[in-house]
Amino acid sequence: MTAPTRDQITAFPLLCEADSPKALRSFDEDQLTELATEIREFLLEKVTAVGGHLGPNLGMVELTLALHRVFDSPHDTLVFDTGHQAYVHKLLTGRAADFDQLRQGGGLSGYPSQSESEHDLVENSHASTALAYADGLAKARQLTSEQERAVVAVIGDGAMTGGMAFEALNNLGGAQDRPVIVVLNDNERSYAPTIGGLADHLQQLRGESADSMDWLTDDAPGGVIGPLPVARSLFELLGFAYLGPVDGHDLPALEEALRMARDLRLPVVVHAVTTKGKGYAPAEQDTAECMHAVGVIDPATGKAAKTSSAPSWTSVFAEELCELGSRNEDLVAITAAMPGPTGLARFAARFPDRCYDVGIAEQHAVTSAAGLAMGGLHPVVAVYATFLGRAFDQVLMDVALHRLPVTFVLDRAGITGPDGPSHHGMWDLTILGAVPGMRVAVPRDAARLRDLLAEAVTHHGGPTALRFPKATVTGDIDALRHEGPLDILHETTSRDVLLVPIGPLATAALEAAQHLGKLGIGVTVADPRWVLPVPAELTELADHHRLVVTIEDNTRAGGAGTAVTRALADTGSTVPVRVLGLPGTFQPHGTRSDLLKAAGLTREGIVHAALRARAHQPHTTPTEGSIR
Ligand SMILES: Cc1ncc(C[n+]2csc(CCOP(=O)(O)OP(=O)(O)O)c2C)c(N)n1
Ligand SMILES: CC(=O)[C@@H](O)[C@H](O)COP(=O)(O)O
Ligand SMILES: [Mg+2]
Repeated sequence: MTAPTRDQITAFPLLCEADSPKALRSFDEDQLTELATEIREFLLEKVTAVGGHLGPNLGMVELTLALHRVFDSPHDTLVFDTGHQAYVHKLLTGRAADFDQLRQGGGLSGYPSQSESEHDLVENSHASTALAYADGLAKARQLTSEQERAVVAVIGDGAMTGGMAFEALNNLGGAQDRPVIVVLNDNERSYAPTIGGLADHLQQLRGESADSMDWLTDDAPGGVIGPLPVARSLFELLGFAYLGPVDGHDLPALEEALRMARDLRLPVVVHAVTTKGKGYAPAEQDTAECMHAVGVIDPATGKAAKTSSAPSWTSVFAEELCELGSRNEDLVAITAAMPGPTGLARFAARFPDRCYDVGIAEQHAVTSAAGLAMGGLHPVVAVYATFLGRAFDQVLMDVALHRLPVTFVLDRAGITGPDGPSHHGMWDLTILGAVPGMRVAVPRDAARLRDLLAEAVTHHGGPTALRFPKATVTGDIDALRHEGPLDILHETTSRDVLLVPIGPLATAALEAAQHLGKLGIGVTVADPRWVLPVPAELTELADHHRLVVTIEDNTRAGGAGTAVTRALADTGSTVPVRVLGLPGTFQPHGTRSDLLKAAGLTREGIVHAALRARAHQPHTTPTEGSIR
């Protein structure tokens, strides 16, 4: 990352000055008010230009200013939950000049990043973890006699609905000897408005006029100003002091509450009430998601700068699920706080009684789905592929062990791109391949998505799963013929190489087949559609070729290619298999196409791998030929 020069941000003079928490602490109230304005203008300019989490960060301006003025990062530790709302934190820790490269390959991460700053700790963008990290940190501070270093966990009201948050609250509450400061950023939303009992409780608490500090008393023990002695919140009942509700855009009030929280030396929850998208009307008025995550948009209107003519995989899924819902009354759907991004919002609008938002609670979503299936329904659990990992035990033991007809629809499967390592959905084929009775389909195009989804939701013998990427669909690729469940997409008389693309990588495989054909190499391209368990017809077909190359947008570690290799070996076949997939390492943020190219999951990569594998085979004349 080449550090852009400071003159790129001279339009924001105070932001230039506020390039460290120490510098920030010298600002007076007027400067801070002006700085907050500059930060919002800066976020609007930069995030609308490259895309990112605009709404969450516009809501975090004053709260982050207060955090860095009251606490001394990195001596004190600020742990951001989910991490998507840490842009202001990055601005105040010297990274403003890097925002032109936000979420670009080699540029600024959209989440905290230890390699970027000593002020950053948690890089995982999976929600509901901050309180657990804080619990561990507080225990470490206690054992290493560093308890003067405050541990502050910043968590959204959405993330607070996750099971891990409650597990941590149970450990933190009452832990007087290792106090953690929990700052709850309550903007009443995940993407959509938060749901359930906690949301209702927070609404009651917010009702106690967040714009005043009448929750303070001056006759607290020790005669100091402190929180009311009477429990008003769930948090107090769990052993926390509760300070709030505080107006999350009133900087002096926030600083007073955070200083009190710091000086209490008790487990404490500071309940800040904020507005998602604060200060930018198109975000504040975006009733669906408050511009939670935007692409490149026109800041003047909030409208997308460019739209694609081709539909996204998500929209194809959303439309087909509605069709299937009208034909299958047993079909119900579950989302973990992401009705919009997963495409379920359309199903919910059509069948409001058959779609459930359970909050950011994938584990609960899966076992609740098991309950729905035990009740005679066929649930579709729609989550991003990466978040399924959170619910692996529930998939294995609550669904598969009982052979329940639950269908998992995994969006953002494979390389997602700008969200980086904890968002690439690159482990689902690996974990699902280990689940007894699980059937996994990977559609190559929109037509196959529709067909396979219909097959999945009418399969009642056990769990099924479909996965597709964060992308627009390409044109449909019809089969030349079928061989049992296999779609044969390309074949020649000589069977030198069998290419087995998983899902949308069929396009690159067909391009590679054309190129290899020009080099005189006979290629078959077979799409298994249902990739796990490996169909017997695939191993049979493979055994009639001299080389098999599998191609998947999943980690090579235990994915579909490994399953094919094992299935072939189990038949006694000695046909060599070359498994192409993502490396067994965390992949950085960048564009999906760049990252797939780097992993060799392109025409060129497939041709190169096939030629290299053939070159090592006996009785094969090495084939010359450049990859044009
Ligand atoms: C385990 C998990 N599930 C889903 C998501 C997707 N996700 C990212 S942010 C978000 C909403 C977060 O709401 P909240 O914590 O209230 O933060 P806000 O954006 O409102 O500031 C969701 C569901 C995630 N990051 N992790
Ligand atoms: C922080 C988080 O997990 C989500 O906001 C995610 O960044 C959204 O990803 P998409 O933009 O692919 O929907
Ligand atoms: Mg929220």
